[in-house]
Amino acid sequence: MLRVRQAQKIEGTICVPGDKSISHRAVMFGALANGTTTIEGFLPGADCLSTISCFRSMGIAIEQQDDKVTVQGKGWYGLQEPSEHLEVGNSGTTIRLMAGIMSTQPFHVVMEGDESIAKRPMRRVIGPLRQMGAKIDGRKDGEFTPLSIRGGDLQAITYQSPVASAQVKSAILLAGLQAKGVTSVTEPHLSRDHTERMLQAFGVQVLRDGLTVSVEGGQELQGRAISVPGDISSAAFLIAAVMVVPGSSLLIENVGINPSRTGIIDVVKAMGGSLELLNERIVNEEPVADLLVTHSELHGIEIAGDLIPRLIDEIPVIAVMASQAKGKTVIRDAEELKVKETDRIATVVSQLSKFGAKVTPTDDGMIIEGQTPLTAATIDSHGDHRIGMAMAIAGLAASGETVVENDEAIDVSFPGFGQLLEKVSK
Ligand SMILES: O=C(O)C1=C[C@@H](OP(=O)(O)O)[C@@H](O)[C@H](O)C1
Ligand SMILES: C=C(OP(=O)(O)O)C(=O)O
Repeated sequence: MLRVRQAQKIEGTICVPGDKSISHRAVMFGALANGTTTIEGFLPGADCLSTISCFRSMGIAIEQQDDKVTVQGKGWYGLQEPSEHLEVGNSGTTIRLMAGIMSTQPFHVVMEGDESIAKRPMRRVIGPLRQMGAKIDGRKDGEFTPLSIRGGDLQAITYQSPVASAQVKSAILLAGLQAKGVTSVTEPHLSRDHTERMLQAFGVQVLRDGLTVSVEGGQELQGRAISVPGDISSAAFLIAAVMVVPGSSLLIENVGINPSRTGIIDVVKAMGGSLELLNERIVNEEPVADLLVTHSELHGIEIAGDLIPRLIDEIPVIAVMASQAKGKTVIRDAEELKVKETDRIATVVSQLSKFGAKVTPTDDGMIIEGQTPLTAATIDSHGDHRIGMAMAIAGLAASGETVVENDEAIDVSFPGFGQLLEKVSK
């Protein structure tokens, strides 16, 4: 159980753990590349450890010590048929990106995960991969896990994705790397583009034309050194902590500021928050900076459209900030929240309301009334890391002691969250 007391002030200079999206991709691409890949700044969270364990089951030697990883890649076809099911735990990124990779392999695998994964939609990736020629099945005609995949002999496709999802886009592009012809994916809004950037870092040619990305089949990856920046989605909890506790300030060093992920920075600034980017630089095709965040009085705004995929995982903690801002915040076009680790519209509403916040669910988002005094509560993460952390941040602004039950879920993306929060809380 995580206990959080109302904070007088949040202060310090900190780093957050490595980016989850980039860490997954570094292991996957390293396993498929020719030669050794070394990773520093890797996120040793449960989700990325699931990715490592899946590739170890297919005969790839991977050493991992905290945030340092070495992957001995054996080339795209160096993977062996696993003798057991591949366990993805709680990780949507692992199962969906690997569905694309497994579709290229001339063997059979079964992939499954925890209770939450069993409820998440898979046809969004299985559909296009079947069109390319992979044989894939799962419960309810491939909508749910376990997924059974027999790959090989793929044809390129031109795919118009109905959702802005980096997991869908990445699965198709990865399969496309071993399909005959040029595979392209067009999405309705730009989703995070770490796959495109990192494939280029591994020597692959990737073409972008507006919202369309294409790769030609038959390209090989070359192992390399990857340095993973801090995860902006994890930094978001600390940014919100500063904004809900008057008199606070934090310097958060070495955070990834890829424009497809910086919706949280745009929203904090639009709400009137003070957030400065210092020491901007590029590391392995990814922009990085230090963030200087200073408490400011916030006001409510509307969050919708193109902005949504750029901050989708941050919406639970944005709702917490909005409950303390002046006026109303309206979040629209965010129906994707319903198919994350939990239905995040429902869990934000049920858990944040326990503090006395006024949050109303809508079909595609929520409406949050601002300047609501919060009272400590006992909340349940429902096994969702982002809900557990968002509610801990609400606890910093609530009178009394908040208890977060099922807090072990936080290890999925932010090991050490509780200790870090204690360190910066005065
Ligand atoms: O590709 C990725 O690394 C991710 C993509 C997003 O999911 P969708 O592709 O389902 O939007 C995001 O919510 C998830 O945390 C990580
Ligand atoms: C949705 C998330 O991750 P995934 O889809 O990889 O489970 C998340 O980290 O908030």
